Amino acid sequence: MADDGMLLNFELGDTTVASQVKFKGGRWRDRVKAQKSVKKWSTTENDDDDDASRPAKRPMAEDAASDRPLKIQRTPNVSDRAPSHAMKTGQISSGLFTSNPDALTTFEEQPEEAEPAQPTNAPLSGEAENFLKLGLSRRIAEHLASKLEMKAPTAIQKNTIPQLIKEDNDAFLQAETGSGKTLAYLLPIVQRIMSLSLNEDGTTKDTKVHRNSGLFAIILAPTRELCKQIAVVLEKVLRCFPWLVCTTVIGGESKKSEKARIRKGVNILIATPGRLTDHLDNTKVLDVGTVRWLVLDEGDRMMEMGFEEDIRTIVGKIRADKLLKQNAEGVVLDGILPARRVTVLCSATMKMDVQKLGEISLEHAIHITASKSEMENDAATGGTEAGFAAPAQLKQSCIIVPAKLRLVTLIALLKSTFARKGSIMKVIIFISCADSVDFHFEVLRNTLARKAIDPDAPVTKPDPHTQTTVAAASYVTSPANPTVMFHKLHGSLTQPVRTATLNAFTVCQEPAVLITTDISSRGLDVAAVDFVIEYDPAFAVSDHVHRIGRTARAGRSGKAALFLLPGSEEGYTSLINSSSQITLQLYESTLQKGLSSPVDLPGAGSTLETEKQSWAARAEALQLHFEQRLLFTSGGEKSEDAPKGKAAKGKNSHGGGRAVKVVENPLLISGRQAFRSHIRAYATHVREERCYFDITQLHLGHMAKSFGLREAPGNIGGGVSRRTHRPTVKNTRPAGTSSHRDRDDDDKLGLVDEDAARRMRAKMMSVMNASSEFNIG
Ligand SMILES: Nc1ncnc2c1ncn2[C@@H]1O[C@H](COP(=O)(O)OP(=O)(O)OP(=O)(O)O)[C@@H](O)[C@H]1O
Repeated sequence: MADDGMLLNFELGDTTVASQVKFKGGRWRDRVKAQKSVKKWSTTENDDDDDASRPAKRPMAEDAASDRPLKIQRTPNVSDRAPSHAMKTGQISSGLFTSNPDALTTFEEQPEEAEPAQPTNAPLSGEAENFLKLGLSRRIAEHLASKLEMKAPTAIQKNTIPQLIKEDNDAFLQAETGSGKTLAYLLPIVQRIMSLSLNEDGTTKDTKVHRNSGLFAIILAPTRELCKQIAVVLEKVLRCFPWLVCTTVIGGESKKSEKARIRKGVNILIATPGRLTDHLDNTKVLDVGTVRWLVLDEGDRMMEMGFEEDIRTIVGKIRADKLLKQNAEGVVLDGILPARRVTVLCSATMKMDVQKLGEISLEHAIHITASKSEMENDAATGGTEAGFAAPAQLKQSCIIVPAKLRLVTLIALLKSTFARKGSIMKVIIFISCADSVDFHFEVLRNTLARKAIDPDAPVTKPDPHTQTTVAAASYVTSPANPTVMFHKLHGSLTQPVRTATLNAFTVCQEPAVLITTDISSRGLDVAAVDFVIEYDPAFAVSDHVHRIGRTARAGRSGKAALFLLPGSEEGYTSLINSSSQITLQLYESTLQKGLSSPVDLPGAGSTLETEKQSWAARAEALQLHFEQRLLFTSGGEKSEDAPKGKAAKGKNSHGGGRAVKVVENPLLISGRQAFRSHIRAYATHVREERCYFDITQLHLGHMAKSFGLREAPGNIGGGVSRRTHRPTVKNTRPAGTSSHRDRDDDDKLGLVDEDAARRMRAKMMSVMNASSEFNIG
C-alpha cells in the first residue's frame, strides 16, 4: 500500500448501504440479478480484506467465475507476453470485486423511452428566420446558405448580429456550447469591414479595402487549436470577400513567419494572448491604430490559464494607441466602422473570472444571451458558475465506479459503444493529466497492429507527426467495428503534432477516439462527436459544461458519461445543472453490456478467454491481463533473476549475493508516472468542490489498480502529502449552494478580487432584472 505517509487509505467505515441500493431501469432480470448479488456480497463480505496475500474473493455478480484462477488463452501464433496463470507470476493480485465501497445513491427508475428533449442550440426553424433580416448583406447571406449550408441563424446569432452591426457598445455574449457564438461575433465584424468597399446603393466602390488597408479586429482565444479553428471559420466566410485577409499568431509557431505575414498585411488577427503581447512589444509593423474590435473568446479560460497580465497589457496598449479616423489610404473609417474601440467577451459559462475580465476590458457592456429565460435562470442561480447548463438534447449519465474497476469499466463502455456499426463514430475521453493520457493511449492501442493485422499490407510511410499519437485500438473493437482508431492530444506535444493529430481525428473515416486533457475542452468543434466520456471529472463544474459541450452541437444529438467514485464524489451530481434528466447507473450494467462478448487482445484474431464466459470473469481476466502486461518486459519475458514479487525495478538488484540486471518495462514506468500525476491533479479540484473530490478519501491502492499497478507507487509529492485532514463538509450540500466565500487566494483559478466581483455581480443582477444590460465600469 501507499508508503508515503499519507492518511489516504481509510475505509468509509460502516457506511455499507448495499441493502439500500435499489436497482431500477434496464431489464427486470438484470435488476434482480444485481440486487441478489449485492445482497449475497454484503452478507458474505467482511470489509477488511485489502490484504493482498489472501486469495481473491468471489466476484460480486451471481454468475461470476469461481475461485479457480483465471486463464487467458491466446491463439498460438501471437507472441505471448505473460503466462496464463496468475499465481505463476509470483505476484498476487487482489480481487476486482472485493472491498469496494458501496454507492450511496439510491437508484431511481428512469423512464425507458424518455421523449428526446428539443435541441436548445439549433438554428431557428421559423420560415421568417434568415440572415438577411439581421442586417447582413445579401452576398453574405447567400454565401452562408450555399457554401456553409447555414440558412437560418441560431438564437444567439439572432440577438447578437443586429446589435453589433448597428451599435458600438461593448458586449458580453453568453450562450450554450455549440450555439454558434463564433459566427455571432464574426459576421457583424466582416459585414462592417466589407461595407467600407460598398457604395450606399450596394455597388462595389472603385477602391476596395484590401489586406494593406489596416488591421481592424483582433480575436484572442486561449488555445492554439481554438485560434486555428476560428481562423478556418473566418476564412470560409471571407471566401466571398477574397480581398480581405485574416491570419493567426499563436505560440509554438515560427515568430519570423508570423512577422512576415503581418508585414504583408492583415485585416483580422487571431491570436493567443502571450504571443500577441510578444508581437505588440517586438513587431514594429503591427499597428493597432485602426483596430476597432477586440474579441475575447473563452475569456474565463484565458483568465484561468493565467493570461490576466497579458490581457491587461493588450487592452492597455490598444486603448492607448490613438484611434485613427481614416486609414493610411485615406479611407474614412468612422460612420461605417464603430466610432470607438469595441470589446466583445464570449463564453458559455460565467465565472468570477469572466466578471473580473469584464472589469478589465468592458465599458458599459450589453449582456447578450440566447433567450430571456436564460437570463432569468442566471439571475435565479445568482450568476454562479453552474448557472448555464448543457444543451437540453445532450443526454448525460453518471456511472458510479469503484476505483479498482475503472479501467475495465472504461473498456466495457467503449466496447458496447462500438458494438453496432455506424451508431457512434467519434468519442472524446477526458483524462486529468498528460501523463495519464499517454499511459491510457499506450495501454489501449494495439501494439501489434502493424505487423499482426495485415502482414502483407504494403508498408506506407507513417506520418512523422502522428506516428506516436494515432494508433489502431485493441480491446474495444467488435465484429461490427474491427478497426477503431485512438488519438491522443495534450499540451506537452509539439504544435505540429497537436495540429496533425486533431486533423487526423477530425477526418478519420473509421470510428475514432480522442484521449485528451482539458486542452480540448474549450471551443473545439469537431463534427460527429457523438459521445464524451469524462473518465476523470473536470476540475471545476463549469469545465464539465464545456467538456460535454463538444457533443450535441448546433442542434445535433449527443451523449456524455461521467465516471464518479462511490462515496463523496456522488454528491457532485448535485452541482451539475442539467435541463434534462441525468441518468445514474452502477458499473455492473456497463460491464455486463460491454463484456457480454469476448474482448479482442492486441494482435490478429486473439481474444481474451476465461473458463467461465461471464462478464465478471472477463472483467477479472482483463484486469489480470493488464497487470501482467505491466509486469513483463516488452519482449514478453519476466527476468528469471528478478526477485519474487518485484518484477521490474529498473535498476541493478541484489538477489542471493549476485547482481542481476532487471529490465524495466516502459509501460510500468508510464503507469507509475500516470498514477502519480493523476493523484497530484486530483488535489487541484477547485476548493469549493473539494468536499466531493476529497483526496483524503482516495484509496490509493485501489486507484493504482486502475493503472494496472498492484501497489501504489510512493513519491507522489506535489504537496499532496500535506493534505491529510478529514473533510469538514459532507456530500450533503444541496444543489446550487456552492459558495465562493471559502475560496482561497491561492486557488488554481487565480486570485479573485472578491470585493470587486461582488460589487459587479450586485450591479449586474439589479440591472439585468430590468433591462438585460449591465455597466461594468
Ligand atoms: N446558423 C447556423 N446554422 C447551422 N449551423 C451553425 C450555425 N451557426 C453555427 N453553426 C455550427 O454550429 C457549430 C458550433 O458553433 P460554434 O463553434 O461557434 O459554437 P460555440 O457557441 O462557440 O460553442 P463553444 O461554446 O463550445 O465554443 C459549428 O459547427 C458551426 O458550424
